[in-house]
Amino acid sequence: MGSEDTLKLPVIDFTDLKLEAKNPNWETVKSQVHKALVEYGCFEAIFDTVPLDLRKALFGSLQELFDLPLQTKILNMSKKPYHGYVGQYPMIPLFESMGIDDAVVHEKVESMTNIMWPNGNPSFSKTIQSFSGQLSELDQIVRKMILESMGVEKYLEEHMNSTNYLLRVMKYKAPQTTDTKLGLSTHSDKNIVTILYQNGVEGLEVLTKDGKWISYNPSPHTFVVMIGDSLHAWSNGRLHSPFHRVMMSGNEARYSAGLFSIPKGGSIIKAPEELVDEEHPLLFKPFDHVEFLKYYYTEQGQRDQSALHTYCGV
Ligand SMILES: O=C(O)CCC(=O)C(=O)O
Ligand SMILES: [Fe+2]
Repeated sequence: MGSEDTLKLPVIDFTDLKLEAKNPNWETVKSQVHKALVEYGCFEAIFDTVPLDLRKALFGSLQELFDLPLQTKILNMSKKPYHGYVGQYPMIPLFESMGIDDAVVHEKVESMTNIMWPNGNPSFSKTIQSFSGQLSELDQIVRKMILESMGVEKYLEEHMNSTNYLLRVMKYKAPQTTDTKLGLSTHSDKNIVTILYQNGVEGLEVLTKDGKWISYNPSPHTFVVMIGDSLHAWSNGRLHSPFHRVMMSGNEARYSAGLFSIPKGGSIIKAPEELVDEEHPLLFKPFDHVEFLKYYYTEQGQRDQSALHTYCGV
């Protein structure tokens, strides 16, 4: 399973697409999205609604955040596993990450900011909240297209209302070597949809269904959109949730941010009946996302090839 430089993720252009306004390109883009997610579970999105100066400001804010002393950063805590500060792991020593729950909600971002900077940091909270808010439109466009293309748009409101947004921000230290070092181990995301954005340092790799690694070549103009295990289960296996990892080399730190749409605590992931029939038998028993996450972070869950299959596979 070597890296294949010639392989590329599909690129899909969302320019001028809005959630509410009709656009003649909607149907074309929708079929591109569906095809990419069935085949790769992932694509690159050109989405210029998020202005370039806000994208640049994001990396300034991330640097400021990760430059804080460790004793401050570990104050970023959450009741949910993997929502707060993560770092200093011997297996992935380059990696550090923090989370902002409900990153589109002003008070939530403010309260996280005030824990990091007790005297406040208005430009940090403004950047985080605007970035998350503007990017959440892409999440909603993609999810609307997904439900429409599977013919289950009648569940759209329920589906949207059952999730909230976590912004996770990541720093990968430069390994200062020419050979490649593991930044983040191979995994599939456990949520609904993830949208990643990163500075110019490459490292993200996505595994194809036939076992080839695709290296994502970062661009300030594109976001990476990826399906998580919960949407894989909800779509009764129609949409792929790809394994991916981060490999680091060179002398520059990599900063990235992921907007994760996540099922709310207590909400049950269950494939709609329209997606289950003789040809497509139910693949996963209905499950509570938070309980699944708790299982995933047990020793056994971490060892599983697919925690989703072990936890609730039929
Ligand atoms: O940093 C990245 O590009 C990927 C991060 C990631 O896969 C994750 O946080 O789940
Ligand atoms: Fe991931």
